[in-house]
Amino acid sequence: MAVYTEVSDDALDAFLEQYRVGRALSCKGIAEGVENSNYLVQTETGPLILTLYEKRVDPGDLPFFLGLMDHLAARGIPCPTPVRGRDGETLRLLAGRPAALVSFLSGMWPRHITPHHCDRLGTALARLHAAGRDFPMTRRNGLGLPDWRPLFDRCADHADEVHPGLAAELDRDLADLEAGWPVGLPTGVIHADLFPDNVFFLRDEISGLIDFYFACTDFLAYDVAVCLNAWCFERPGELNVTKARRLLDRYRATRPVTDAEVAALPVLAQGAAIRFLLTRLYDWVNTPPGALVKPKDPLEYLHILRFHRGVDGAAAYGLA
Ligand SMILES: Nc1ncnc2c1ncn2[C@@H]1O[C@H](COP(=O)(O)OP(=O)(O)OP(=O)(O)O)[C@@H](O)[C@H]1O
Ligand SMILES: N[C@@H](CCO)C(=O)O
Repeated sequence: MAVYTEVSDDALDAFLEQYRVGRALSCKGIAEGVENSNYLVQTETGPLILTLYEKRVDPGDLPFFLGLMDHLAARGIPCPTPVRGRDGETLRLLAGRPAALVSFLSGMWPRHITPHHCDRLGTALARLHAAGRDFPMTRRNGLGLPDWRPLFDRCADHADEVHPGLAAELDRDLADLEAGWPVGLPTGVIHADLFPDNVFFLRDEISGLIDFYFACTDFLAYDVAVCLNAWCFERPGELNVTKARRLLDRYRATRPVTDAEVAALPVLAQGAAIRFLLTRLYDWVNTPPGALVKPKDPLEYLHILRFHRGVDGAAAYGLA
């Protein structure tokens, strides 16, 4: 479920009046997603997605997210295009929440990942990074290295209830990452959450990249590491090297990476694993039993974290 804020017919009609999209023919809440309220609105001019931004999104970040989607879409990235109102604005209030209309993208996210998907993802990610190069705004990664320890501190007391010894294990990993995090790698706009459920495919080709609400300015190779973890592992913590090689090779064919980026890949992937482990752990220990949104399993990422800890160099990911 992800409809936290209900929208009345009258409120929707008044909202759509501010755009040139015609009237609503239907409006259905979308069950997928956990962060924001999403509706599929059929209008007289076609389908649109209506998003009401909920509490975890800082309204101050919305101009960055919407501006970025606008920028990328204009450069041919298949991402949602924010719809401008009659006043030229993309962001307004609905039912007391910041809200925006964006274009509807066709396709389905892949439930079973194949090397072919990783191949297409590698190209799409590199294109996204290239298209973001001249985006003028920046946003600090709110879930980057300096944010991990404070997040850990907020759930450390319950970590061992999830897995015996987890608190000590994470404490050691954080110390290693704090000591060994790379500096000076190529930086730019990254998606930062490009999991399979944020990538739509249609007839085996990518038709949509969605959910830019963690996008920020950080190491480009960190985004690659996030994808490596999210697309190339088969539980528990087993890397499919063919998938990794296809992802990395296709990425490098579009954006050549530096030797420093290749060398940093194990530590970036370890960091990317702990980032998702920590947000999942936080949600796990803070979600009441019986809540409508089921928290994701933090231990999936513990296995991935352990894999990278044991890695000697980027050859483990199939890089020649
Ligand atoms: N532009 C779009 N076109 C088509 N469908 C969309 C679009 N944006 C969102 N959706 C649908 O809404 C669902 C939820 O969207 P999204 O992943 O952005 O939700 P969220 O709650 O913001 O994020 P999260 O995945 O972080 O929980 C998607 O899985 C997809 O089905
Ligand atoms: N992609 C995230 C959740 C949404 O941000 C995860 O799998 O933990």
